[in-house]
Amino acid sequence: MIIQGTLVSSSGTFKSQIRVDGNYIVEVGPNLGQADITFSDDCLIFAGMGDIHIHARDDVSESQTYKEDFCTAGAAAINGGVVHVADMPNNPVPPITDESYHEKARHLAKRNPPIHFTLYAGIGPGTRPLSFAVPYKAYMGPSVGDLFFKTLEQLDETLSHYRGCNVSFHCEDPILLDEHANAATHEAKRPAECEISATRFALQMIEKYDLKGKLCHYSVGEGLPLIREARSRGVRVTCEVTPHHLYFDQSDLTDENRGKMQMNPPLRTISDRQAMLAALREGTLDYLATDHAPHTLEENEQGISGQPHLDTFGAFVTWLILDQKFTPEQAALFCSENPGDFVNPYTSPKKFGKIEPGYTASLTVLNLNQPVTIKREDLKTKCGWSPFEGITFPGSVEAVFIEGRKVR
Ligand SMILES: O=C1C[C@@H](C(=O)O)NC(=O)N1
Repeated sequence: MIIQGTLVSSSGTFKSQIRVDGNYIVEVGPNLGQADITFSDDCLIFAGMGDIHIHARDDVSESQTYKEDFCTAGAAAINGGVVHVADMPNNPVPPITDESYHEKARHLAKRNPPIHFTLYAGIGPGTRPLSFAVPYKAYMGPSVGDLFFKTLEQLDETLSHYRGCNVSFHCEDPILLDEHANAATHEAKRPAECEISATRFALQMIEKYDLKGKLCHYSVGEGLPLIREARSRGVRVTCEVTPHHLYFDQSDLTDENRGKMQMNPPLRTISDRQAMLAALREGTLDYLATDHAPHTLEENEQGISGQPHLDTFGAFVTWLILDQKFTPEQAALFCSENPGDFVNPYTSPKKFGKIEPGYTASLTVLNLNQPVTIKREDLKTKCGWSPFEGITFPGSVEAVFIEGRKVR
């Protein structure tokens, strides 16, 4: 099969063709032959986009599958133009911290092709690395689920066993969270200082144990200089940012939408939001990662934290490009290439993130001239709502290919 159109990578945008054989890209160039599928000039062809922070909530206990499962998360991902995801370990009961649960979850995730699921393993008090390579996740303080540390000393001791591993951090300091527990609002209960203090500690841990570190859902401007400084000294740290911390801030909160707008870490100030947009543009933030956290709307209204975002991933990227003036090349970096680099050590023989021979033939095609208004009936997530309902994005997902097959 030959696909033709405007191809985007971090190094440039050019008209070209892609030859696909089976599951893989075998050739890329301008004159490969008669195209089987041609995309118009309104469309941009990206290497398949990846969301490396989601909560699919599927496990053998099935205790959370009324909110989402691997199958509905996969359908929502395809709907949003996402071809691979990395799933968090905190929600299954028990959390996925050992080999047998990780293997069982991998087995469940495989029943639902074609989306590729990379599964994190959790780090909790007293856990140890698995015998096979996985990315790890450490919750510094309580969020949703029972996997977290009550003190940072306990985290330090546990991490001493994970030297050299790939560890992602949920950065909220448990002691400071405790100190603010009686504050009036969700935002005041989890203030910026919790994240800043946790950032300092995570960076120390990454350096001390030579981790390949990642800071999840970054949201505070004041923490960014700490990250830049650590990187300038060669500390191996990358960072995620969510659609909600780029699009919403505390000025969007009303009495009516509080439940829908609750997540950990919470919405911050306008200046934090602007700092996140600037940091994504200049590369301090490396991944658009949604923290897709589906709960029923009733649960959100009763105070549980998290927003679903997979269905709207691609449309949101068109907002970044067209309204926020990100270049398509920047989007290719934080939606395709960097997420690919993150998961590729765990996905062999599949390889994500680039439109090059040898890579998996998974592609995300965005139409920059086809606005979309987000409507509940178009969503595939089982929780059935989106914080973007009623909002019109300037472009939409035109097509999705997964391993050589057009799936949307
Ligand atoms: O860290 C998290 C976890 C997530 C969930 O629902 O599991 N919800 C959130 O808002 N933040």
